[in-house]
Amino acid sequence: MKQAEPKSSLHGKVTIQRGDFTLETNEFEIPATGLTAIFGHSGSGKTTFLRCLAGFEEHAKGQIIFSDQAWLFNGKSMPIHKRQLGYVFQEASLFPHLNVEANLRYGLKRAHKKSPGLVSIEFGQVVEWLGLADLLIRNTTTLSGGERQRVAIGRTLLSQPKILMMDEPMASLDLFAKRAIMPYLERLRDELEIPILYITHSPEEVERLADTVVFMNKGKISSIEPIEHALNREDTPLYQGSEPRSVLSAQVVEHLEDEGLTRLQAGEAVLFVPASDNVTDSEVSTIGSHVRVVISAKQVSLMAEQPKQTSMLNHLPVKIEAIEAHNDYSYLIKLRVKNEPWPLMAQITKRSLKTLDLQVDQVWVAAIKSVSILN
Ligand SMILES: Nc1ncnc2c1ncn2[C@@H]1O[C@H](COP(=O)(O)OP(=O)(O)OP(=O)(O)O)[C@@H](O)[C@H]1O
Repeated sequence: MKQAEPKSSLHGKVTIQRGDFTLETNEFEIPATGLTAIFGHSGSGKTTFLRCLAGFEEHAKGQIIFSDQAWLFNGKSMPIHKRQLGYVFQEASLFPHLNVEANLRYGLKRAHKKSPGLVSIEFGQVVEWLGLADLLIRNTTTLSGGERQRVAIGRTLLSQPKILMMDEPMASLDLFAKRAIMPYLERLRDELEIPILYITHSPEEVERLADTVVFMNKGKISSIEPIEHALNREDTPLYQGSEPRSVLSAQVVEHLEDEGLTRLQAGEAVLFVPASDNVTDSEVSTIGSHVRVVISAKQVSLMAEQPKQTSMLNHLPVKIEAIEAHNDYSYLIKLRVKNEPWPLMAQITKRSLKTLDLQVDQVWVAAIKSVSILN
């Protein structure tokens, strides 16, 4: 009989009891590419789940398979050092007696010892991706929290893991340090060829970093979804209690310097955003780069036809896909721009719904008052 092809993913099923808390996942499958965020409230079991995956929990039961390696199978657990994973903790622990460069090279030395000739993540690359060139000769005790975390990530990467696991690496950083480290994490997501698992309870980090989201709730995995779906479904756990909005991917196409605008292309839709917010952000300023765009449902209104004269820059032909009550006075209208995979949400007053006689399948023009880039 033909053997089933090994799946290139991290998959399985895991259970563990810790005091009163039970982690019990159903069958899960996490893609072996891109960044997967593990999202859930405090106490939902994110850290316990990741620790089970890594092999830190010796009482974990079930099955964990990574690509073609059985990490946990038939009651046998593969030792952590054989799993070839990199784990970054909330607080970076660096060697205080070594400077930054020596800390980084420590990871590389270990990898060389284990499998000489199999180094695919190189010192120079890591230094560039994480912006460490100016820190190399610094003593680690003089580093800020964000710098320490960048060095810790770099050292972990240089140990040549096949998968990188990060448990809220920004948890102990203040808001400014978080903002400063974000572009480095985006760079890793884009440059690394290994999958990244990343715990967070911040919707902003999920928006900016994730390709896939694992939602956790009360010790269970409630779903695993591609980011576009997780961001746009109406009952997404990401924005419980916040304002409805649409999030979509777009490409930077042109900078209209005279007009202070940047033109973006989201599938067939063209969108203009003010350039002033973006000029310092290298990703946004690079033509061809991909950005995530957020449009608040309150910023979208409907017009019967393309306006001939308007100060609004963005208007797109749309079809009404669904109409549902949002609260006592307003409705949420789900709109579709041609065959784009993302819905555009508009929040319309009850009065407008009635006066415009809005119905499913009608074609309208969505006028968007403001569009912003998440990066
Ligand atoms: N060693 C332990 N003994 C008993 N209970 C534990 C132990 N470690 C964790 N727990 C409990 O397990 C539950 C899940 O904890 P876990 O750290 O996995 O959650 P989390 O989603 O990562 O939370 P946070 O976002 O706050 O880090 C919590 O109720 C916690 O109190």
